[in-house]
Amino acid sequence: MTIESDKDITPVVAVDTIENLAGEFPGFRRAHAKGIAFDATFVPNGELADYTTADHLQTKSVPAIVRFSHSSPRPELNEALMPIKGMAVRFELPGDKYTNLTMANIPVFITKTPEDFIRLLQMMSKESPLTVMERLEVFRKSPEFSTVPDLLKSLKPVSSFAEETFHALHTYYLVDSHCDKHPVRFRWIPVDAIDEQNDTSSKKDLESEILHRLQRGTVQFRLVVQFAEPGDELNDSSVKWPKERKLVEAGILTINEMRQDSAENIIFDPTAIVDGVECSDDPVLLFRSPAYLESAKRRQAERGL
Ligand code: HEM
Repeated sequence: MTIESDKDITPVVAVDTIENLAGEFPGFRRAHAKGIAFDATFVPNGELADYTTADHLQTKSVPAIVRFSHSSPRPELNEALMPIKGMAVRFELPGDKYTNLTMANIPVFITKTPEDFIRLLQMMSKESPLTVMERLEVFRKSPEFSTVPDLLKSLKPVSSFAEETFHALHTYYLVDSHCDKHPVRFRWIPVDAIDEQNDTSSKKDLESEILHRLQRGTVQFRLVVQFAEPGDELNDSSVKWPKERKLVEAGILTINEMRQDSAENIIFDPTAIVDGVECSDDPVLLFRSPAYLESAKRRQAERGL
């Protein structure tokens, strides 16, 4: 299956493409199928209060739901072969409101547009007529896939969800009380990441590893916000901003109890925002929302929900 034109690549086609590539696993998310969820608490430190009116970025602590995941669409997987991991966080706000940050442990996204990403998946499908050498040649020659080789090279085995830095990748705008907008990118940085007593070789998977860690101590992440400067790319999450950009720590997330429901019914749509935050026009960000809804529609119907 190869689709030439951007307009043919809809969120439904995106989910079909993933199923075609990885197989169908009824009832599971079409990506990041395997994961573990926790209740959590986010304590903002007020450092962003001048930049945004958003409730969860003031000074009052808010409950949160966190789901760590492996990026594969296959619920049974060899974790070591899949070093891209996810961390999805829902901040639960007064009045049944919520907002999500749905991040991965990669510093940039693979492509600039969702259409290129789906074409890349199609190229990797067993139905693709291209040989391995021809695929490598396409990567080498196509500017739209120029990020891929470096990204693949940068991937390292993951020994704990609690030791990874996760990036939202897309730009969001913080909106202050004067309605001025500040373009930023969010990331979670682990607190006290390296646990020297932790013998990961004896844990069979990252889920047991994080549960074991929680029995012995705390697992926390700092929410860190990077501010753009004029000229920085705001709608292309395949491009990093210079590391000199201002970073502000916005608060600490503490992981609490494991959730028995595994957050199965939750859709961590990254465009779910609240007053004080706006989405950028990054086409990947905007495409994710209907793609996640399509995946959720399928998995919820299969679960009889
Ligand atoms: C065009 C690009 C993308 C497509 C088509 C896509 C597709 C999907 C789909 C279909 C799901 C399952 C949703 C559900 O059933 O609830 C999912 C989950 C997820 N994606 Fe993406 N995704 C894209 C980009 C990204 C990016 C850029 C990130 C990280 C910044 C990301 C991180 C995640 C995470 C962490 C989950 C699991 C969320 C959870 O725990 O429920 N994805 N993605």
